Amino acid sequence: MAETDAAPGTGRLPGPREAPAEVTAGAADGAALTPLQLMRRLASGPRGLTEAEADTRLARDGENTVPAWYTPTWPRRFLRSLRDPFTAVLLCLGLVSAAVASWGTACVITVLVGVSCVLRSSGEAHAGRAMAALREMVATTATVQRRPDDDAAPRAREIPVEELVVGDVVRLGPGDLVPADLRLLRASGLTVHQATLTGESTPVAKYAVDDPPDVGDADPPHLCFQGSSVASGSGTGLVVATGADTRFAAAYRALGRRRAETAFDRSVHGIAWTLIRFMLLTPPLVLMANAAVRGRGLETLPFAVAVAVGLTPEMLPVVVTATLARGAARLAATGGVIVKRLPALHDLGAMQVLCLDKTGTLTQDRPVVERSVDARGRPDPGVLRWAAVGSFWTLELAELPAPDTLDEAVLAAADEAGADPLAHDGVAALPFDPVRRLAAAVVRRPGALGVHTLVVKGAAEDVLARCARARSDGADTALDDAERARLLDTVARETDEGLRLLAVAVADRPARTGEYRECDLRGLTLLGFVALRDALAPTAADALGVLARRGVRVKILTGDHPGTAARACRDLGLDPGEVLTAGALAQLDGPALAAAVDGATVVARCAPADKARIVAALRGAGQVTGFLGDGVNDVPALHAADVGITPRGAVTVAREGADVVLAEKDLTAIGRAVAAGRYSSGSLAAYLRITLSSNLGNVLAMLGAGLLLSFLPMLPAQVLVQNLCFDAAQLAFALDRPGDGVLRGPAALRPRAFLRFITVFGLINAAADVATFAALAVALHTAGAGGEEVFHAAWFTENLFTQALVMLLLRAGHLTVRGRPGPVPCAAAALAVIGLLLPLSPLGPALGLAAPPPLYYALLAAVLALYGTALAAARRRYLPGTR
Ligand SMILES: Nc1ncnc2c1ncn2[C@@H]1O[C@H](COP(=O)(O)OP(=O)(O)OP(=O)(O)O)[C@@H](O)[C@H]1O
Repeated sequence: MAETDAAPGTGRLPGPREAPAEVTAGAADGAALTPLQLMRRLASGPRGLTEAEADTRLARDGENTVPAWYTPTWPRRFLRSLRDPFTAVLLCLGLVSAAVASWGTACVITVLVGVSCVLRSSGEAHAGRAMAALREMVATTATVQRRPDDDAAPRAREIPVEELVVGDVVRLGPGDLVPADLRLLRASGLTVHQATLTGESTPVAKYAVDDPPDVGDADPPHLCFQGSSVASGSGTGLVVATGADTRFAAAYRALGRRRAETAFDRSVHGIAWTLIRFMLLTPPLVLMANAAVRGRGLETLPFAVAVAVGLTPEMLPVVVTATLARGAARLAATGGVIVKRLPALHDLGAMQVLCLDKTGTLTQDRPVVERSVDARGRPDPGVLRWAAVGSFWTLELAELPAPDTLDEAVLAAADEAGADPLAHDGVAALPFDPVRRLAAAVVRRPGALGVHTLVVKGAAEDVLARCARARSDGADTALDDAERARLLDTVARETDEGLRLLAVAVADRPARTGEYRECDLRGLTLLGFVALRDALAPTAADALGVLARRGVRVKILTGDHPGTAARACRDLGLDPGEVLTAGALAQLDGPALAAAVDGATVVARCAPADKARIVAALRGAGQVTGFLGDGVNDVPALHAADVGITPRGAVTVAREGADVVLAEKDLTAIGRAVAAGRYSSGSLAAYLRITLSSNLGNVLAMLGAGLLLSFLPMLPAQVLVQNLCFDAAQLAFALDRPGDGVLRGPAALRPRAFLRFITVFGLINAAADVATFAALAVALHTAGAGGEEVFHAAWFTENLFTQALVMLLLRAGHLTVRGRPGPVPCAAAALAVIGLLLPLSPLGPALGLAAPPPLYYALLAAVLALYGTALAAARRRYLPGTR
């Protein structure tokens, strides 16, 4: 039998050993086959592939790379940097210059564009490599069933998702990412989120079928697609497409992946777009003003273009990428925090509200059973025994890749008490689901022929709502509303002690062969409660203290009982205030929901969608919101937040969806991450403040001088060379570290506040320029010298000096690093030296510059002293306490 070769690197379904070469298919092509036909076609079986066969297929088909991980090639990266809006505007200005045959301006603009694109794409390549290395530390794995050789029994083991091949048998559990396109062979209560593919926000049920229904290409229930994630239940599936052949890859290629706008987009992009509008307006304004006042025509165009270029912070993308990449690398090395998406570092610094789940974040998620009691509150080991039967068979029949900690705790306690869940036979299971908040197993009791017993355990409210009776001392009594309320009060009292309570109920049903569903879980008999204690995380209290000092408000959004959550808060020194429940907020949305949770610290009994709704409402109300969680129930909220944070041990889908991964499950790492974010944002803010205010000042002065003088205040080439010097100096901000003042509060870069700031400082800068003109007039008059070249040189020198002063005075923090001058003071000094020497050097005449008289330098020193004093005063008013 000849084996069909698939195209290398595609991961397409290989043809069947006995099938002709053209029988290759993606997930949908095999959808109409029965599982057996499909397995035969894929030369696989229910026991999975052998390791050797899997290696052969991997070498032939290539890796199963998820589209989001593709690294762009150099040319693609370069082209992408050309698409940057600043670059696009510069290119347009270059074209305009070329059209009016202003070749000098066009050449300088081309150099500017080339340099910024090379710097940006190499910066991105560097950041991309660093990010890939960081991502590797949190590599995504899949549980695959393979055999060492043909005769050996299959073994389940974790492998990197990239190593999956067509024909592999994969196990899925809650929180797993579907690692490739799969055909389900078995499933138990399986539901998947496939919003990335279909946009549907609620989980969709998936199950195995022998005879596939004819649903066309829509959404076959027996296929799970890469990019979706398991919301609840478990399953086993056969890989039918990997890598570029998955449906996700096709959708990704067609649409690209768009994420909701985050705080970074709102601030940095907001500022960038405002500037671009200014830049586009500048040339026509200059032309019109010169035509109206001086009667000049199109000959002013190169000057107008140069003024617009002068306003452009071309290095913005380069400085942003380099600053964030440096901050992220340092945070990974020293803070144990991996930033997977660079802008998330800015968002960490800007975070105003951090929403947390409770279990595993404030607590250790190592619950221990403290007692088990009957419905009357009397000790009853029988309740624990039934809970253990439920836990054992749910885990066993659902083939969950990772057991639940509550189930493990119940099994450990029952084992210690000598209970044996294996005395019962398991029939079916409905695994735990954070929306239902309960789990169920169906078992056969020893000696009870023709009877199936349903064992249900879960949150007290949800189990009690399904109970018709309560058992005490072997006798069943009807459960009315008053008794239910009494039981819930008892539960609330127990949770006040910090305990987590699981209600346990059973029901006998006539044995049947059909599937069990959620609707079967009614008319149960409550047996009692198992109380568990989950110790607090040792570092949580300190970490919450640090966050409070840094001005980050913390909110707990938990699936747990309000009492347990409130007690945990109190024990950690956090005032829980009025504890809300998600049920009470169900009718609220948007601003009303944000207002309701604004004053609260705890919202309990949250389903996954509630957590996401609350996070989205806070964001919608203008709060930069982070979310930290590690469970399946946290995934929608991780996506909804400006910055999603998860510990490294979190379920796969949480780790994959998060922007920031904590190497250890330690809340103190958040404090370090927030600090790193604020240092990076501080550097960016300083860069923007300085660049934009001096650019604006120069442009205003140039416009005014252009109208007052009979000649151009600066030649286009001079404007551009000066701009090149500024750009090079400003790269120093990527290496800078601002002072600790930035740690005091959230550091969002708000476009409006920025524009106000740069207008004030731009005007001060323009005033310094006007003072320089006056000084120059005095100097020239005294020296009896004159000429355009001298004017240009004098202004060139002044501009570089004022820029150097602004860099020193509008930046926060120490000027030295370990006793040596920091990068920004060095760059400022270099600017001053160039400003002083270039007009005097042989390059001066080539650029149309001639040395000003010595008196000018003395007067310039006085202007600079006044300028420095004005800057320092304005700084005290607009940047209080930043030193
Ligand atoms: N394996 C399980 N079997 C039965 N019931 C469970 C199981 N795990 C959790 N529960 C119940 O469901 C409730 C909600 O669980 P969920 O996992 O949504 O949140 P949580 O772990 O309590 O809190 P957090 O949202 O802070 O992580 C729990 O308080 C518990 O009562």
